[in-house]
Amino acid sequence: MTCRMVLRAPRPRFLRSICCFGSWARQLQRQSSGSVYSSIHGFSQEEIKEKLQAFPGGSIDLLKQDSGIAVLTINNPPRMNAFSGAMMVDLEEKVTQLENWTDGKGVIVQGAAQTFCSGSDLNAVRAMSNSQDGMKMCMFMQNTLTRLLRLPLISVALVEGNALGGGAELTTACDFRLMASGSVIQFVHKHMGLVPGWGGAARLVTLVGSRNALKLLGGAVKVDSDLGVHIGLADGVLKVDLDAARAETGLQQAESWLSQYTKGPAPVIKAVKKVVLSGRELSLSDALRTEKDIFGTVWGGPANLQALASKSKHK
Ligand SMILES: CCC(=O)SCCNC(=O)CCNC(=O)[C@H](O)C(C)(C)COP(=O)(O)OP(=O)(O)OC[C@H]1O[C@@H](n2cnc3c(N)ncnc32)[C@H](O)[C@@H]1OP(=O)(O)O
Repeated sequence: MTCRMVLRAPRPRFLRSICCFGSWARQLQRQSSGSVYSSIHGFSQEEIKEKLQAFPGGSIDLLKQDSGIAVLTINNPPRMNAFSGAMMVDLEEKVTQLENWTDGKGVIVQGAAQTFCSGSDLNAVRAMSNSQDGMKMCMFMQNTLTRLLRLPLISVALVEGNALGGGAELTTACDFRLMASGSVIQFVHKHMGLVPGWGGAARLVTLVGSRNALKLLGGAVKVDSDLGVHIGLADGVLKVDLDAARAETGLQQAESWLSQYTKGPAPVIKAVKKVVLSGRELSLSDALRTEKDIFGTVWGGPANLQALASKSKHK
């Protein structure tokens, strides 16, 4: 009886807003750090991890630097940095470490030995060609790459050499792509009788629009740095300096490019990424409420108070 009366009574305004807050905060939490698939989708992360570990080779190396910029290296040069099963598991673990990196501001994803990544290891693909395992691998990689894109860090894919198949999909799980001249991003899936399954098609549409995405996937087009910049897939082209003594490596160039956007304290840079992420992923109303909430984490914070005290001018 009491319960019914409570349910019928109009909720005070502040309670209504707390309830709304709860629902959109949960939505953001699900969308900003959570995975796409969980047990409610019949997905067991541990089960597929065990299967993937049966395909060894290569590694994913993470270097966290004092600058707040980490370098994540796809490392399997004998197979042009193709993803073995163990590397897929390794990537998920490194993404977890990045999610928990309090002082982090940015991350560069690169391939070892001057090439990016040739997709999934075809030996593992052949051995896992039953459709159930293929689906589970696809869900696992969608989860990991979605979490990579949703990191509270500004991310850049440094593309040297080839980014093929799943490697092309990986580039779209970063906020930005920088391409070396001579490098290629190619969604070769059609030639393999496939479509992207690691979330690459959905992200590609967001990046270049559905018409360009249809051309790139339907034609398995080789996207070089010029085309990449033209259609908005690439955000910059790395310089080639023929004077080897003066030349900066691709990684050095990517670090200095990224550092334009990561200057300042980590909580502020993380907040910048989070407001953009909510604008990208949530409905306008939810994004606005989330923005207010994130604003509240920096308003009156150390960086804000210091800027106010120094009466900074923005000339
Ligand atoms: C998610 C869906 C997917 O990702 S499906 C996979 C899509 N990727 C591919 O089909 C890439 C196939 N590979 C290629 O086109 C060429 O190997 C590329 C990357 C262009 C490099 O050519 P090239 O410079 O001539 O080197 P290569 O062919 O001799 O390769 C060197 C060794 O690397 C290997 N490799 C290459 N890619 C993979 C791969 N995805 N899986 C497993 N192994 C791969 C090659 O087999 C070759 O090995 P080996 O020296 O012959 O033992």
